[in-house]
Amino acid sequence: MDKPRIVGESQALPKRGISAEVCKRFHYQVGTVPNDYPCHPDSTIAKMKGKTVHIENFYDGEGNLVGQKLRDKDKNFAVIGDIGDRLFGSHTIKKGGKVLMVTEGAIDCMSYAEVRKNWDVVSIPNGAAAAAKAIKANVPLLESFEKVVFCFDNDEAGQNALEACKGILSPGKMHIAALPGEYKDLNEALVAGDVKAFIHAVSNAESVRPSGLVEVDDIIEEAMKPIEWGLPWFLKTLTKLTYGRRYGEIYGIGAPTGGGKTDFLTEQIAYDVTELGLNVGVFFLEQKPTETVKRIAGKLADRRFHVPDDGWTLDELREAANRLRGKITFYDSFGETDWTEVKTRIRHVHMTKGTRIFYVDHLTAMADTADEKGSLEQIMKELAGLANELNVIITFVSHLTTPDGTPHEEGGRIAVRHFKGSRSIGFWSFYLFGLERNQQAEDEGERHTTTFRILKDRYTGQATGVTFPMGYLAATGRVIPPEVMGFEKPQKDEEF
Ligand SMILES: Nc1ncnc2c1ncn2[C@@H]1O[C@H](COP(=O)(O)OP(=O)(O)OP(=O)(O)O)[C@@H](O)[C@H]1O
Repeated sequence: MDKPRIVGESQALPKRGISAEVCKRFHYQVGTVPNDYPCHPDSTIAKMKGKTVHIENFYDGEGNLVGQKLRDKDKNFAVIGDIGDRLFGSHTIKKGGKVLMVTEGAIDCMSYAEVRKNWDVVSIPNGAAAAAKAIKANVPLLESFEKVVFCFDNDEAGQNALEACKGILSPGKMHIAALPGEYKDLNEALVAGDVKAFIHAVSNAESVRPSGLVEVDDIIEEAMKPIEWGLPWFLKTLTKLTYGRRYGEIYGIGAPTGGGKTDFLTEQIAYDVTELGLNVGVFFLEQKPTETVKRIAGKLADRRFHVPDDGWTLDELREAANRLRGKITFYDSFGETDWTEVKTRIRHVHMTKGTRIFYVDHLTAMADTADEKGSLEQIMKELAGLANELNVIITFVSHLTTPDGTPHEEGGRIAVRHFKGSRSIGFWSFYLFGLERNQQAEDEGERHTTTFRILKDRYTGQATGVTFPMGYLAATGRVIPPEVMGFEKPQKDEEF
């Protein structure tokens, strides 16, 4: 210590219920700061001159006094020498013991020692806010004990400090002793004479497990609840196969150009808004909102409002579009295809309108052409993270790479590996669907019939590989669902 130490004496602290014997063991003293103590006139210690102070003494590994912490009755604190992250009471313990108790302050530390005379106990030196720092600085000492029991204050600061200390010591080492709610700290329990509560808390201290781990006990009641079906798709067959759509998940659809991806989303949007009454966010990066709203309205009226001379009237369009009011938020991207911009807006629409269903068409447009694979990996990771964080459903469209063999535009079979950025799309998506159709077929029926292929089913796995037909009525621009086409049982293609 470069400054002269304050000389004090260990004496009983009757109001705190702590004996002179314990104070002596911990070198906790009461003394007076001399009037001629050399210090800066503005320092806290200068204000303590001539006053009685409580003194906590801190020692190095060799037992040399290296610092003192002073406290006056107005709760002013001053430090002499170097306390650093040394633990109060460390001179009373030896490495390698069985159980070490760690408290938030010197008084609680001595309160514990008062009840458990010869047990090992120390206190962090600088209060709750600096708890984790002190624990980190003393890892070798703490790790040498079989078990380290933390008993911090029953208040927000104490509980936050415990959280901050989790994960510093090796798994299973840290235990937390919880005092009954009526006591703020160990000393209150001691003063109340509640030794039972005290001992109970310490002997029932629970081992801390890293966050994210759960036991069957924690989840058994939740697991007993009946499984809820997710939100339906507009196709009953697809709902049956997938058990619906669940919040927090992302779904991908791949098809060649002109393959009907946008049309599929449009059918689903119309269904979400009118049948389910949900708000949706529509992020079509290559279609103007005025065009998209006409197409969605068309699904409500069985009209192709986007085709100029198709026999529809303005009143029909207005009537259908009116049904969409207040329910859809479009992103008019003006050619902007930056994922960060899209992400910010999805978050905004969710926060401001409570929207939980989003459609993004298409993912590939947001990829960086200089590093398509790398940027798609990042986008997919963030897309899945966003859906999980906001607990929303995001359905996106992806373009495909050119396959070997039959082109996709001519009905070539789609595989997960054909998705641009397939590795990350396959990894993060809960469902992946492929729309296969021979757009060049001579027969109109064939030209309009899509094979809907479930490429990935993460929920049960049982729908992976299932296909069903999906028709299209050119006169109305509407999808003909498989069940309407007389299709009953989904087929599983075993050959692929
Ligand atoms: N099964 C079908 N048969 C015939 N035409 C269809 C079928 N499905 C959609 N269409 C029509 O084909 C056109 C292209 O469809 P859509 O825009 O949905 O394709 P896409 O896969 O999104 O294409 P792109 O990748 O070029 O955006 C639309 O006018 C749509 O109405």
